[in-house]
Amino acid sequence: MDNGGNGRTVLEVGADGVAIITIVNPPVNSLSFDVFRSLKESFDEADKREDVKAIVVTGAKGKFSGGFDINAFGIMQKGMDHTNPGLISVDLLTDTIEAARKPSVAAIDGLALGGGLELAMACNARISTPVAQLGLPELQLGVIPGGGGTQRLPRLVGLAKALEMMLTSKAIKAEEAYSLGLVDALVSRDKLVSTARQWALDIVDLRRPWVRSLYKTDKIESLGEAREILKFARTQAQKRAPNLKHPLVCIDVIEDGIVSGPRAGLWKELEAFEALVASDTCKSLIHIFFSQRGTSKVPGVTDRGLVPRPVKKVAILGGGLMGSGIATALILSSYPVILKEVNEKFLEAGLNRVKANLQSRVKKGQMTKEKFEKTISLLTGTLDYESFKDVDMVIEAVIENVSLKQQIFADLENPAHVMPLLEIVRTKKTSPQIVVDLLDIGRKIRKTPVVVGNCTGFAVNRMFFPYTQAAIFLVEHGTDVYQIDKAITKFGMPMGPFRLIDLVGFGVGVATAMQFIENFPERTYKSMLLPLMQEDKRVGEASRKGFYLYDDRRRANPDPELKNYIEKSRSISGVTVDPKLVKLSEKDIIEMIFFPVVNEACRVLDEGIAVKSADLDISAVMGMGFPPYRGGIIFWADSLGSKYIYSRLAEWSKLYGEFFKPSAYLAARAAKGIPLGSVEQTQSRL
Ligand SMILES: C[C@H](O)CC(=O)SCCNC(=O)CCNC(=O)[C@H](O)C(C)(C)COP(=O)(O)OP(=O)(O)OC[C@H]1O[C@@H](n2cnc3c(N)ncnc32)[C@H](O)[C@@H]1OP(=O)(O)O
Repeated sequence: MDNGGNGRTVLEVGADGVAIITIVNPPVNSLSFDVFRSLKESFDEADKREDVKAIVVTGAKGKFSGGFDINAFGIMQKGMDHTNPGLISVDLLTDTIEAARKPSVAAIDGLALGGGLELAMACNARISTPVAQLGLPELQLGVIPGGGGTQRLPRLVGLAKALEMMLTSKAIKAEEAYSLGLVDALVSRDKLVSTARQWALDIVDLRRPWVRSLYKTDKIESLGEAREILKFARTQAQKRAPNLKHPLVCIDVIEDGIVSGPRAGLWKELEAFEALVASDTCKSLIHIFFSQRGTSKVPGVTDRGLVPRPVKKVAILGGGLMGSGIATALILSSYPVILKEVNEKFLEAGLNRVKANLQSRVKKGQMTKEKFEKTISLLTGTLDYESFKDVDMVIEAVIENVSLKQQIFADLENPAHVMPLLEIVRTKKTSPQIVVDLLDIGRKIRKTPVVVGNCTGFAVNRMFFPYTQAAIFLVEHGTDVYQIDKAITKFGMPMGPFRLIDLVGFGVGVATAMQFIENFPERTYKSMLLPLMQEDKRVGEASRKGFYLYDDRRRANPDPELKNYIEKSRSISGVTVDPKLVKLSEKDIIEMIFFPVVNEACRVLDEGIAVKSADLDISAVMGMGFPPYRGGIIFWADSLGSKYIYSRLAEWSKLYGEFFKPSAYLAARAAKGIPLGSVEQTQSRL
């Protein structure tokens, strides 16, 4: 679908006078420019034909539509297709479909997302199967709905719910859609099209109302009330994502429609949509969308036609934090799991951990009691290997270095079942079949799997290590801890490096540092800051003291005593304050912290640890919390240019040493002036 083309609609007219228009564009019936053209032709034909009284729109193979073809964004950005989107929103959806002389009904199964739901809302009624998902997730792609969604959804479900759906990008189930009035009837899959046909004929015969959603007014609040709701939404949007403009644009466009009328709102929406498609945020988020799906495409592995072997039962050795987290993730995805421990005490503790993980979901209202019972019944404990006979996979999660791991796990509040990323580490000896099997399991337990090679820290921690190192380097040379955290948070990270060290605990920080010092001594910045603080039992949030002081509600407050540790650490390292680094701009802080990360990511690519740069973008977003709207670490670096990054690192390495030394990969790319993520791909050496 690279050209954004393909796809069509099929028109069939039944003896009852109902024309069925089916969208055919596998796998999700996305709305490419070709589909829109064909939809227009089908509607025009149905409108003209005397034997057609009413129209039903549906999607092939159990999916209504996954929305506008996301490939077409790239085409619009490059100006390769000159189809005016206004022709789609106004001419097609509004003036052809909604205003037609013959009524239309959407028959929805599977999903109606983005442009798919917008098309359904332009029809005069919607019939759905109970399992279908309906939503307007455009904001997660950096745009706003561009097919009338900002105008029709509030008019169908009320402003507050419409705002929630758009601003969170979350789809709702058809059952909720029905209770909101977005869907007019729920029927089983086998009755879907027949019910929609009858509904359409009932509209013709005036037995059902002929609703044009764009002009509905009963669900829209009064202007005063609407303004209050919009004001609250603006504050929330700004709080949630201060760097993003498009959620605010979405709210403005909705307001325009309420104040100046829906038709004016439609044109505003279009204008804003076209501007946002060209934005860096949209380009970055679309890169993330495709990169995330691309992680499970591994050259030489997933292109061999291998089929994942079925895994019906899994055994886990070790019920510690990692083992129990993995067990939780697996039973949550309906895999029966056997948890093995070495004695009764550890086994009980392991089983209880899994229970507690699930119970916390019940407490938060994310899981019913019945579901809890059903899920926990998939878990059994054992002390021997007897029951391993019929398992298809064994996962080893045994604690080797007990004291170290206990320390790490005591500090680390990141259990496996909540982490979204799964690194699949392969060696030369790992068969492609195993990788295919694991990719399948990863997908089934709803993780994003990334296939990487074996090295210290694998991909995520290896890339991430210089992040905290650079931060500690800056602090020892005079930059303020809290200024660094502020700049990095403003950049879009969920927290700054020092707040993060506090969260994961100094035990993890120091243990990881030792690994890196051992493996990459030439480029590890050595500092006594963490060990000194550790000596005084300041080990992060768990001890209520680290780089911050924590109150009863776990709020972090700056600590005036911190400077004593920094000074002591400086004197041990023989480092003096550098006046240039005391007053760094936010831009400089960001670059001095992230360019070493980019540099390490280049090494990871060069060594073939990751097979493509997009995998590192996803690893950074899902493993490090790098802001997705910046497209991931390499995508962001390329927006600044390899030459620029090289020149800055080269300058700092002259002043401050090897830690900043540009890698060979970066140097080569900068010399040729080519992007770090360009297709001139490093061959995996595995
Ligand atoms: C004008 C309008 O207002 C603008 C819009 O409509 S913007 C588009 C709004 N729609 C969306 O954001 C939906 C995006 N898609 C999704 O959320 C999910 O893909 C989905 C829920 C539809 C399906 O999820 P799932 O079953 O897990 O399959 P998933 O792997 O994600 O997708 C299957 C394939 O369809 C592709 N795909 C999914 N939605 C697509 C879309 N809207 N356009 C183009 N391709 C799409 C994926 O890239 C993937 O391709 P691949 O097999 O080559 O990797």
